[in-house]
Amino acid sequence: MQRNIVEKLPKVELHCHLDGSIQPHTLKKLADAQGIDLPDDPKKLKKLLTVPKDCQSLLEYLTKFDPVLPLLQTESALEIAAFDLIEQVARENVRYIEVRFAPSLSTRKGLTLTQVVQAVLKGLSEGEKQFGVKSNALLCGMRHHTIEKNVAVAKTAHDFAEKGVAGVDLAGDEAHYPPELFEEMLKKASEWHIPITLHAGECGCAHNIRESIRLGATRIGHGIALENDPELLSKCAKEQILLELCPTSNLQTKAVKHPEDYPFLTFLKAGVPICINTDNRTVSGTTLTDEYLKLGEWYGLNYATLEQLNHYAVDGAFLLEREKELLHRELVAGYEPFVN
Ligand SMILES: O=c1[nH]cnc2c1ncn2[C@@H]1O[C@H](CO)[C@@H](O)[C@H]1O
Ligand SMILES: [Zn+2]
Repeated sequence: MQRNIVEKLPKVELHCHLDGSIQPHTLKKLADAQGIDLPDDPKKLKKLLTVPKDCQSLLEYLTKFDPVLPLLQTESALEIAAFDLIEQVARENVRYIEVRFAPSLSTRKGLTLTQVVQAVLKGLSEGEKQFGVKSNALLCGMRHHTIEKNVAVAKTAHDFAEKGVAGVDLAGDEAHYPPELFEEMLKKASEWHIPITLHAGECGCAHNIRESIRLGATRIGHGIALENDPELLSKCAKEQILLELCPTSNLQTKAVKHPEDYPFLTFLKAGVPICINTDNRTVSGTTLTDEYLKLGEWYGLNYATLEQLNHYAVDGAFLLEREKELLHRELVAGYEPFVN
């Protein structure tokens, strides 16, 4: 596969964190405007914001959000951040993206959850106007937050249903906060008919994937540990539970040790729908094009398989059927010259 072709192909991305995906120079501007210190030197800035090659764990990975969150405490900063992400993904012809973030991490200076969400949606919609990239937001509860806080996030998703928020998620430290702890929040989300995707199986535990599905998730973020549980693997194939894979991030957090151990082909052969994502463009130092090319290199992936993965993404997207139909058609037209 060739970079210039891969870059231009239409793409769908379902697992991308806003706070982990803002361009360093945009973060620097936000910092300057707010009188917050960030390095001037682009190399030093990148080092601060991107995980090192020898990152050992998810918890180490998550420390890279520490310098970002203080910058995302005003409506204008959130709007700029959301617009910045759409500007980036437009460059690689992402046609639809679900942008996730934790609104409760942007309330340090007094913004309400509603204000946070409104500001992000404004940036997304400006991005759509300018670059023609359709998007929806997903609201993340944080695993280390109280149940009340996370229920409030689900309630906010409910308030913004069909107004730009398409679903909820749980992010953060999976190993210490398994899905069972969030039963109350997820029950509420289900009662309110909010689509659910959950980070699970990023820390070696297939049980968390099983529990996440039991609690209402129709998609799983990462899901790497599914490879250790053949019975659950068949269940996911049968129920078409979409796995949102993020190869670079999975190697960085040590969810997978080596590219040759990546369960990509295992999932594909088992008939489990999978799609490819960046997770965090800045923290992981990647783009969707980079992720596709890596898979091409590791597994000899071709354009036809890329198209298939994008159709899977559309099938699992939190969209209306007629919106999905349009995206499927765009994919067929875009890949047509490169398949067969
Ligand atoms: O791969 C991941 N696994 C778990 N949590 C994550 C991952 N990437 C980002 N976040 C967490 O999600 C929050 C909201 O976007 C981020 O602040 C980060 O703490
Ligand atoms: Zn994630």
